[in-house]
Amino acid sequence: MKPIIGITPSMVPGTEDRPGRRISLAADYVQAVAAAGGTPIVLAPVDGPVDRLLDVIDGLLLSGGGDIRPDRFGDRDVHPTVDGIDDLRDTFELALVDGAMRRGLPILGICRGCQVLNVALGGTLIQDIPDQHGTTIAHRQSDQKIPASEPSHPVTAEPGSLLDTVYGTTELQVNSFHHQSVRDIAPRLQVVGRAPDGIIEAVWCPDAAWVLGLQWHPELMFQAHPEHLRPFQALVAAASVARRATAAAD
Ligand SMILES: N[C@@H](CCC(=O)NCCCC(=O)O)C(=O)O
Repeated sequence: MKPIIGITPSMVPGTEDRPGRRISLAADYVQAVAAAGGTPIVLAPVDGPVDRLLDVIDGLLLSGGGDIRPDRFGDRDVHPTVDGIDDLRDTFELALVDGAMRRGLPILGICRGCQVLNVALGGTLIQDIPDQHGTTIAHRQSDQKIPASEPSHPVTAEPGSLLDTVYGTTELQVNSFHHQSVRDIAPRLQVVGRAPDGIIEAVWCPDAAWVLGLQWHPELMFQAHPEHLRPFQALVAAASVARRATAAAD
């Protein structure tokens, strides 16, 4: 039976004629999970307990999107470039990570999702890379009109790390659509990938079953560069183990 992978969507503002916020999720995430052998479902953000959602999934995929409210990671000041904050999504995803970690569910965090993972476990973020870190790397490749399926910079993986194991190499080429990144790594996480400018591009949790955060978007690359399906295949494989363990315990 294909493991069920819960995917968190974005919340986007309504329009003048339809003012209510909308749930939004790029189909690329769904296609990547399905291509990897999983059953994708979208987890509608709710302001309340997430236990019933965690009961029905075998793995969690935290998707990309807007910035996390800085006071979630202890920053009183909000950088002027911070954008796309949605308090419901922040609360929802932080609760999902807490519950999934308690249950030992596999987690893959992509871009914002990598940052949510770090904040949920007690880490902090660089609120604006160009202003607070400084770099010659285009971490927002859309500014350079580079197609989303194509890489814009390299990432070096820690040899022997989960990232190295997943991709089968320590030298990756990735795309990039972010202006924030992990600043102080959470106590339970370790850095397993960096860009040439030192920006943290991948994290993992060594004391969890399978938890990986990636700052790039493999769901946008795997059709053109098949190696980028591997994170989803590894998530689905880990979720299959989680499902069998749950079935055995029932
Ligand atoms: N807001 C954060 C994370 C950026 C991010 O997730 N980008 C993906 C945008 C496309 C999408 O909505 O999936 C940052 O800017 O660092």
